[in-house]
Amino acid sequence: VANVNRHEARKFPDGMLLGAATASYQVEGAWDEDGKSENIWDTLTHREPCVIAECHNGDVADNSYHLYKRDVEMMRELGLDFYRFSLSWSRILPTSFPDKINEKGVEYYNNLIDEMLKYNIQPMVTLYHWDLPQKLQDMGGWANPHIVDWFTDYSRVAFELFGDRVKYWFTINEPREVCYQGYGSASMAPLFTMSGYADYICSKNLLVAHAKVYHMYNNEFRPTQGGTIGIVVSMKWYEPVSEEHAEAAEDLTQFEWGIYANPIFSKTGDFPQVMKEKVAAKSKAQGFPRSRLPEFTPEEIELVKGSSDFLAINHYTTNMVYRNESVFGYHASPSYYDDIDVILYTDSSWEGSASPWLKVIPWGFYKLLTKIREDYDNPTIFITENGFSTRQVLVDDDRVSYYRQYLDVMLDAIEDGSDIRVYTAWSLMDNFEWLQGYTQRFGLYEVDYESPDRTRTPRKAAYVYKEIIRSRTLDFHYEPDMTLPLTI
Ligand SMILES: O=S(=O)(O)CCCN1CCN(CCO[C@@H]2O[C@H](CO)[C@@H](O)[C@H](O)[C@H]2O)CC1
Repeated sequence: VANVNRHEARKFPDGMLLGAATASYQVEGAWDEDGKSENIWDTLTHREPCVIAECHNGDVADNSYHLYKRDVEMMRELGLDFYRFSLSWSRILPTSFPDKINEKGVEYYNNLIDEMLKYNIQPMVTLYHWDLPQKLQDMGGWANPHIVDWFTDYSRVAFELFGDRVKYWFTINEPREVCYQGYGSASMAPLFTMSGYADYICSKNLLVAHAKVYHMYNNEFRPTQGGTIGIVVSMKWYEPVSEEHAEAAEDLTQFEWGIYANPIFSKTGDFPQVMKEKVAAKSKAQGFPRSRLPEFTPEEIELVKGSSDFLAINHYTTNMVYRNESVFGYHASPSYYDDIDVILYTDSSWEGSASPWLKVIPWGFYKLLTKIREDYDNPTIFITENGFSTRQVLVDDDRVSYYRQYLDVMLDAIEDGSDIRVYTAWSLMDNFEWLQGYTQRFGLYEVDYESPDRTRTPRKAAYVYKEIIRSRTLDFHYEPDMTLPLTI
């Protein structure tokens, strides 16, 4: 496990790709320029501006729509192998449907991709990173089964437009955040509180939509474009407070990310058995005529099973867990957490960050990677997000320490046999951190939101990550000279 006083430097495996990530609504700005139509974050931040910290919004954000050349210059300063970014559905398809393609919006992504390829930086593209066209949400969004066709039609346009140059595709970023936080716990747009049914309906529709796109790519585009495609699942590690609560931790794990990993990566497919049993039992006891968790048809189970070339994981942190059946009413009923009968928390002694949910627990990352290797027969893994939040600061020793500790245990897992091919730092630069606005900074580069130029300035972590990429070595004692500019 991470040894912050480690003396010898550690080598990364040959061929491992090291990069950084952002997402469209969080960095692009130009929310209504050149024909882009509204998405659910435009709507939320304009209708309820101060539901976001300090009433921030993504109208301008990092202005990457206009500053993409500076963004690519930063990728070159870091020496990135790749850059992971997402497409704005409503920028490319202003009606939400492929009847009208917005050429100016397409031009932005072509310019970004071409500028990256000029310097041999691989584009890794997420089709959906939470910015659903508002019109589709008005028709029910991810709770409407027609989303399967809507997402498939949009994805086909993206493959046609960019698939000649983009060889790494992610269908959907973090199904849990889309479904549970968006439709259940009101902590993401569209901010619904229908936990225990809308989040479950969203989960089923999202998995079928993802699988349809996977098979479309596999059948219609991979033969000529030769790329790879998969899903991005956010995964925390859940540590039982004691051995007697191990089952509680396993239940929570299955509800939190087994719900998405099991249908795709397990031999049986389908939702995890424990989820099906617990939700059905609770639904019956509550007087529902059928389980609140929708069922896959046998055909859907087969469609979703195996529908990913790799398992892309976003990991940040760990929670402690214990069983709580005794505490009646702790959770609203019916609800997702009431279905699981657990309580989770973070230990107050744990080192924190600028985000209340993000504690520094590298051993949790190691345990997660080990469980994935054992439970899913050692799948190919891409780490598509890992990072740390601070306030506005340039000498970010805590972020440097986080990265070194998490990379250290990732190398331990690789030495134990995990097949991890890609590592991605979240984020290239500070950006719109959803309901927290710009108050929580995840960037290797700081962004100055007071400046109309949205000046980007490298933090200490940028210097350290650059050296890791240059040397392909993890050296806990490297100290950069920040008086020197970070040059290409
Ligand atoms: O404290 S609370 O629990 O009341 C609010 C929780 C807010 N969640 C925490 C988990 N995060 C998952 C990772 O979310 C990912 O990581 C990044 C950092 O969050 C985001 O910027 C990326 O867009 C997202 O892919 C999404 C936001």
